[in-house]
Amino acid sequence: MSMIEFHNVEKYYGDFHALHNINLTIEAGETVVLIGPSGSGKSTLIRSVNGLEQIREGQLIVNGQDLANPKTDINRIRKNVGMVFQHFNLYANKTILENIMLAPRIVLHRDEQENKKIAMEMLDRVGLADQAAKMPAQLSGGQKQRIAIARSLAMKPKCLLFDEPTSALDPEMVDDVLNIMKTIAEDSSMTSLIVTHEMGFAREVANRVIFMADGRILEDDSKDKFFNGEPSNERARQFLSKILH
Ligand SMILES: Nc1ncnc2c1ncn2[C@@H]1O[C@H](COP(=O)(O)OP(=O)(O)OP(=O)(O)O)[C@@H](O)[C@H]1O
Repeated sequence: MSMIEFHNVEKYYGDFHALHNINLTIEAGETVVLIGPSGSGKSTLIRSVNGLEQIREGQLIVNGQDLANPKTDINRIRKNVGMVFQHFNLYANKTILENIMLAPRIVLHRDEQENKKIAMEMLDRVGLADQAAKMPAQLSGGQKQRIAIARSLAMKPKCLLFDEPTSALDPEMVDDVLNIMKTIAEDSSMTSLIVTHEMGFAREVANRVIFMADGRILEDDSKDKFFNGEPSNERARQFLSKILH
């Protein structure tokens, strides 16, 4: 079973046609980077995968369930599909450890001792185990984003969605977050779908690169074909020549 399948998906915001006939299959373990100009529909596409945007035309099958079907239980999907946003949304009045333990406790009813153990493992994985007792306000933006990643990982998802996770960070914080994302991408049991403007990262880490413009997928290539070969689509070639200079 594929992790994510879009079949002829259309998305409208009122009269505005945001996604046009999206067909896309992502297998478990893949790391797929989504790029394209501003307003091309990247966020809309990625947010639809965990039901933050509703799809009512076509089929969108995530972890075996069709999100275009209103009867599908979105909470079951979200247990397996985590999301990391541009803004980290940590609870300001809870410690870092509590922030990470909250969702597994409430959603998964994970045993408290086990929950703490896993939370500490995830904090260790993002290099911030020594910050467990601190409050979010005591951390830098880059550290907060690493905590947000640890929080998503603590749910032990099959798939992680990243929507421009580094674009709100000070430049000197970006690499730390990208390095964590790289270790996640290397984990073959995890599927990652990443919207980013960090082309160096895409070039190094992606299995596949998808280029979107005007709500359409115009190119879906292996990383090597996209960056080293010639994308077949003219707009993708233009985009590439702009960003690589
Ligand atoms: N809630 C909404 N209501 C109406 N239009 C929307 C809504 N969200 C997005 N759009 C429009 O849909 C189009 C695609 O937006 P989206 O945020 O998916 O693009 P994007 O490729 O992620 O852009 P960026 O790189 O700037 O984040 C844009 O024209 C945007 O204005």
